[in-house]
Amino acid sequence: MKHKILLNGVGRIGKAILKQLLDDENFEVVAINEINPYIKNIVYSINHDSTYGNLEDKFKVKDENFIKNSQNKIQILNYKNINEIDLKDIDFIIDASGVKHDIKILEKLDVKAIFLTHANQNANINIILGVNEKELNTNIHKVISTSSCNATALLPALKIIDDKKHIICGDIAAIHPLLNHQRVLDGNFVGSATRDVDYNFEFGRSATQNIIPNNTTTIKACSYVMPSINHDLISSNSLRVPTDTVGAINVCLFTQKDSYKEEIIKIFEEYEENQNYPIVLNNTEPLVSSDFKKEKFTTIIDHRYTDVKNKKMIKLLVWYDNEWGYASKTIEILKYYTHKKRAS
Ligand SMILES: NC(=O)c1ccc[n+]([C@@H]2O[C@H](COP(=O)([O-])OP(=O)(O)OC[C@H]3O[C@@H](n4cnc5c(N)ncnc54)[C@H](O)[C@@H]3O)[C@@H](O)[C@H]2O)c1
Repeated sequence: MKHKILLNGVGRIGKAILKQLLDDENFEVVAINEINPYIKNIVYSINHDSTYGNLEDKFKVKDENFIKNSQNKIQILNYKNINEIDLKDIDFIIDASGVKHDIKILEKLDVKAIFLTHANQNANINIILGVNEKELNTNIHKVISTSSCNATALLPALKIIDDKKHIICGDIAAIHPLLNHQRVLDGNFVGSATRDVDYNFEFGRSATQNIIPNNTTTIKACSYVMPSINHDLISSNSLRVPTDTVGAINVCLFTQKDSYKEEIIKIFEEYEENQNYPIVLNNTEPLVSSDFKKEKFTTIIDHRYTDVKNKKMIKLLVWYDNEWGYASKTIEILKYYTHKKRAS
């Protein structure tokens, strides 16, 4: 029997998760809850995607509230609040709506676990593979955040360096593709529960015409997973750029111990050879952002730019697909949960 999943929100991340689970042996999305009330539009946006292309096995609307292709039948629900949904046949919820839920309400839902696709300090645990997955306790952790795309890409690299060299301080700049909450052309600022109003003014500016500087919650998200990596240690900003997917993070770290460029490259090469999950990928080819589209490795270290100055300053460039790659990590964490539950 496959584990049954309710997907809450089928936007950019929800669709990437859905598509990666369509032919999974152990998990099936049996229901989607969306505030979009137009089932035909939901089907259309699953079938056709400007970033990842058309779905081969297309869905059609079936029996009013269901969508169906040759292998999958999914119920479409239209509730504003997740706690109004009848969950009797659901094992897990993946929440990709971006809604800031009351965690106490989520804890009471009649499912085994709820996975949030955003960093959340109030979740029972925030998990990034390669950093803290061993801390997952399936007996006590029910509301599980799979952190943010940037933190998922960055923190494994920071941990690798910190374990060997001890980070004293540093700075990161996240070069991030545009997102659905931005404006196509200049308009009113876009509200956000996580950013001060002043910082949102820039998000009212045209996403296609600008490089938009902004605060980033990347380091805060890292601190929920690994408290020693925080804003006292590392400064940060983001630059939103007019590309569809694939981000890059420019990283500069000062360390207690001395390093050499070749040594840093070797540390990452050894990690890639010995890892349990697709996390670190080392690149030396002359690639550009779109070459990393659909890549499941989410900490891609571009050694064309790896460098060490005065033995104390390490520079890294990290690539990641913020949609497909991140979504694949949410699924890996869900799978890790079920393996751990079975073993306990
Ligand atoms: N896009 C990225 O690069 C990225 C990467 C990692 C994590 N995230 C996080 O994933 C979440 C979703 O981001 P996204 O980019 O997919 O956004 P999106 O706007 O593309 O999708 C959100 C979807 O949720 C639906 N929705 C909104 N409120 C809802 C509700 N109350 N109930 C059910 N559905 C609802 C919307 O209609 C929309 O289809 C956010 O928390 C975001 O921070 C996004």
